[in-house]
Amino acid sequence: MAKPVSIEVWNPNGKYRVVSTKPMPGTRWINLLIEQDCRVEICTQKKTILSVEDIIALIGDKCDGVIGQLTEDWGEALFSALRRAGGTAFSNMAVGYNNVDVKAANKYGVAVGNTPGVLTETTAELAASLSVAAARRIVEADEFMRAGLYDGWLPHLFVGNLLKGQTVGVIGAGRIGSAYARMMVEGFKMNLIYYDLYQSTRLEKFVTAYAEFLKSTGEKPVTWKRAASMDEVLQEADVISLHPVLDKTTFHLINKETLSRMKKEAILVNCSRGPVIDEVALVEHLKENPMFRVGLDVFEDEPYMKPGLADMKNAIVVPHIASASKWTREGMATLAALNVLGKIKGYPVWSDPNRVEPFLNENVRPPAASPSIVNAKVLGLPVSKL
Ligand SMILES: NC(=O)C1=CN([C@@H]2O[C@H](COP(=O)(O)OP(=O)(O)OC[C@H]3O[C@@H](n4cnc5c(N)ncnc54)[C@H](O)[C@@H]3O)[C@@H](O)[C@H]2O)C=CC1
Ligand SMILES: O=C(O)C(=O)CO
Repeated sequence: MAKPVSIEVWNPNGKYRVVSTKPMPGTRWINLLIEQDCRVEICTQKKTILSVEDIIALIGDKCDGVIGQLTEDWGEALFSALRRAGGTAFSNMAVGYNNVDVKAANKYGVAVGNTPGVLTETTAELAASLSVAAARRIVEADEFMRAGLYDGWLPHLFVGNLLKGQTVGVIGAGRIGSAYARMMVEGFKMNLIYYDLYQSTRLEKFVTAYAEFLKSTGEKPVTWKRAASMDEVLQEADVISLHPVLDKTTFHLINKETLSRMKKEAILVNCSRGPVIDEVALVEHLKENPMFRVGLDVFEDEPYMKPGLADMKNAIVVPHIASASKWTREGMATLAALNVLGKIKGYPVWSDPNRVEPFLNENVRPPAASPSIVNAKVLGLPVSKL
């Protein structure tokens, strides 16, 4: 970033200097910081992805905490710079934190926050939208219409798949994966098969109860199964949605070999992280299997797509917007700001990062705690009793 860096400053006389590498939605997050004696500096530079050097310039000589974005590379260089500037708090404005080297943060005693919970339903809704859009070929049909090609109803025009009675497969049935599964099971009466390292008892109970309800009304009940291996999901499901974290175990989970085990007419949706799919292998698979469809919100080399992907009619691509609802994005900004504020003020860490609603109620003061600090244990931070 060529200096001078363009910055918007709020509460210039505040005691603590908090930097946000991007303008974030809403104003509540700014007000909450100002009320607690923070000077808030927001980088307004017209450059979408800031480099490490850009952020080092933003941190400067004195900085108590930084709110950053998932596009930034938070590792040794940034955490050491933050520590040199006296900072001990960082929060991603995201639930995923694969862009953060938590070990480096630990080394410099910097707390790392994330924003779980507030984006669960929003992200699941986009995954559900991509599933339906792919099944019913909505984007292809829209393009056809706008191109002036529609000249009357035809029995074969844009025939797609009926979801009802088919099987939805979820890989990574955590917060978002479970919310997506519930939407597809209840909304479309799909059967569920899921794979996760842990059992999702709540999800299983939900599907069981819904099946009982359907039975009581004389309808065919839905079913659920926890798969013993990912392969079972790949082989049995008609729609597969990916929701694991990105780490070494999930990098290229979907590759040439695993793609070949899926049904030829399956739908694959990815709203997790791009590198969970080997995108080059995916493009080849889409070319060879025109009835196979994908809905992608994330890409291996964001913001770029691998060659050929944009030309595939059987791919729907959107620019990482799964959490993009107003309520969610404002909530993410609030949680990220409160993570940083909590560490600066010496507040304890909230005991359950899955229960963040008390921080999001605009009509009451948020609890005096950091909503979600992923390295709280390693840093020995106190846990809130609330
Ligand atoms: N596209 C977007 O805008 C968004 C993407 N995300 C991504 O979604 C991810 C999941 O978010 P949450 O559901 O809140 O997290 P979560 O932690 O509740 O769920 C992740 C699940 O993945 C499972 N998992 C981990 N390794 C696995 C493996 N090898 N195989 C199968 N399952 C595995 C975990 O056991 C856990 O249940 C985030 O880490 C983030 O990368 C999240 C929000 C928005
Ligand atoms: O929160 C995340 O992990 C995202 O990808 C953006 O919402």
